[in-house]
Amino acid sequence: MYLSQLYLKNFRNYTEEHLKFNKNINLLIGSNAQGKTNILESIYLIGTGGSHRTNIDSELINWQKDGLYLKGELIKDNQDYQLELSLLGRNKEIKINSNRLSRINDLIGYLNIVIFSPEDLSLVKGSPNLRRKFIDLEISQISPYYRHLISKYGKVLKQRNNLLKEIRDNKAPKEMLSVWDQQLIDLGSKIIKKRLESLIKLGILSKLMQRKITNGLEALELKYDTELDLDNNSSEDEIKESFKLKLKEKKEREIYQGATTLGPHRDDISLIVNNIDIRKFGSQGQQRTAALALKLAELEFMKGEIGEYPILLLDDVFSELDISRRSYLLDTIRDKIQTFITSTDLKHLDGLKGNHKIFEIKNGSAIEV
Ligand SMILES: Nc1ncnc2c1ncn2[C@@H]1O[C@H](COP(=O)(O)OP(=O)(O)OP(=O)(O)O)[C@@H](O)[C@H]1O
Repeated sequence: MYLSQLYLKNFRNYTEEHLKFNKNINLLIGSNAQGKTNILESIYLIGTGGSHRTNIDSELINWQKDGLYLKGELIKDNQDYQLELSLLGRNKEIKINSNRLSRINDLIGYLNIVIFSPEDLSLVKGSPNLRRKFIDLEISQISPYYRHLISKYGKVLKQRNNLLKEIRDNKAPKEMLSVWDQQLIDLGSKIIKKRLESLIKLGILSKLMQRKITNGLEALELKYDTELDLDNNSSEDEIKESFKLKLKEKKEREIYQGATTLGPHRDDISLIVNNIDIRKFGSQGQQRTAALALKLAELEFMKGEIGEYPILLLDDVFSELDISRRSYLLDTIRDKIQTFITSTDLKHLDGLKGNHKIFEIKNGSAIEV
């Protein structure tokens, strides 16, 4: 799949821009704060319905205007799709081939995107939240059902936490917990099961990537890290059983803390290289290589699930990678994955060969050079 063109109106610092993209590599070159990431963000927005860097939609609208409009042309399986997104105040509307979608979720599955930004370089050493976000985003893009589960789980979690505080403050009886417990267990177990299934596939792929990047020196293993008694192959019923048991054990403590301390919102993924947990004990180089391996595995994972490579957005990561990792990355994407690369300097892209287009980004305008 690839995005052949994009029209932006009143998006961030762009007032009006029409871009025709290369099927392979598109370089967005410019100084800081000119609007390079804004282009990536607009692609992400039209693909997923949301931004990768803010939850506040109004931030995306040009400061001088009341609304924004994006139109993209997607070529997929030799078919043409016109994607449109408009945001007027808080009112978001998405159309595919002129048909308005009743739910934003219905956008999923058209334009799939993998984004790799400097934040992802901290995927391994950063907080568990980053790794949860990584796996959740990945599954959400191929499964609207998973996205629905995550959103429902978040609501149940909030309600349960409120109730725990009320019980602690003697404003509600303990018996009320059981309703929320059941929902937490049901939704949470489904989420964990989906994560385990994806992790098995992702584990095989990232192991392969890590081995290739390190010339066979490092074998990466992914393991689901949770307080529940389970392994990568546990069934949904086994997860439920363990969840129920542990939740019971923790009940008094959770009331005291006024917070739910067990469940997918607390879980993590451990990354083991040659028997060492590199989240804590890996060298910076090892951690970066593993982050790259995970991202490349994500591309292959999506290809496996949807039959086509997604679009890849590389936000300012080239300058952060050394020459060998850079050239490995370029070799991987060459001629098969449409990629958008932002950089302040073309010199980081020395190894680039083949088909590409360069856009010079300056103060909210993009000029093809
Ligand atoms: N809603 C908005 N309306 C108008 N301008 C905006 C809006 N939001 C951000 N900007 C402007 O967009 C610019 C930032 O663009 P962007 O994040 O794409 O930078 P960049 O070119 O990727 O820079 P860097 O290399 O530093 O990451 C800033 O000048 C900022 O003031």
